[in-house]
Amino acid sequence: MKLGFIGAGHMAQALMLGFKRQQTQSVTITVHSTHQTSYEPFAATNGFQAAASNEAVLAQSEVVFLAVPAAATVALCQALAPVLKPNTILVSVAGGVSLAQISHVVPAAQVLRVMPNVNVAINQGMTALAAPEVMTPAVYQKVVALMETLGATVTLPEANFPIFSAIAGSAPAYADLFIDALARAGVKYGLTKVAADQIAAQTVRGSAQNLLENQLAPWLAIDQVSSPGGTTVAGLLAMEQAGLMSAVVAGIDATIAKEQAPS
Ligand SMILES: NC(=O)C1=CN([C@@H]2O[C@H](COP(=O)(O)OP(=O)(O)OC[C@H]3O[C@@H](n4cnc5c(N)ncnc54)[C@H](OP(=O)(O)O)[C@@H]3O)[C@@H](O)[C@H]2O)C=CC1
Ligand SMILES: O=C(O)[C@@H]1CCC=N1
Repeated sequence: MKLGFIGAGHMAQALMLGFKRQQTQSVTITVHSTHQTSYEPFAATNGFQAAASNEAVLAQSEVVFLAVPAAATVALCQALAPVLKPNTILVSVAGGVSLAQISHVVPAAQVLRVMPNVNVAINQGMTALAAPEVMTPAVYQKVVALMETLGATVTLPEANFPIFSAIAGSAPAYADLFIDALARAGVKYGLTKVAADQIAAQTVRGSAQNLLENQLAPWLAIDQVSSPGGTTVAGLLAMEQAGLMSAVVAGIDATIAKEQAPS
């Protein structure tokens, strides 16, 4: 499948690297962004095609990912409208930009909205998809199958995108913050940062895999670690006293509020 990317920033690069890494579908990739220095070396290093313009990406692709800043997405679609082919599928990754806002400026286009996270780069992503009711199931399934090559997917109503964006789109940063906090505690007690980062990351990876493989609720797994009268429950209670769960929920509240009222 011929994939195009408009934008070559963090999200676009994660998607492109994920598509290169997966081995389920045969894809070619064409990319363009504002600055040649952003997209050309990246394309050359990875065997992708660098296009001279956004319009050239459109001309060469069946599925085009719009991976520019959210605030620039509608203006980009407006600029592309005159050169859009009716069979091109546009896939917007922009947080907080609705299908209605995009369809308003490209009414004839086939547009989907997806919310991936950066873990798509290693085919361990979590991606939500939404499509307008008018989209044919065949077109929708084509994009679902494409995104499934990059990890897990879920179809959600657009109304749920802000919460999904917070607990999946942004959450790699929040999970990394927790890993960093564990590692810094390790450094406090004398481990090197390199060793502590590795130990904390592997521990969190194992915990996530345990929940997923055994379909365990986190609280059940917590109970399995907490020996009666032991060290873990002492740590858990101290974390709760310091407000860990409330702090996480406050962070998610702020994430959603920012998406719904961008400055
Ligand atoms: N980062 C993430 O984890 C996630 C991001 N998203 C969404 O992805 C989108 C991009 O975010 P992110 O990658 O973090 O941002 P970046 O700032 O890293 O990347 C933005 C990219 O857009 C390019 N760009 C800006 N305007 C244009 C234009 N008019 N035409 C072509 N290219 C343009 C920039 O070009 P250049 O580099 O040449 O300056 C840059 O490559 C946002 O809409 C965001 O909501 C969604 C889910 C997760
Ligand atoms: O920080 C952001 O706005 C984007 C959306 C989800 C993850 N990154």
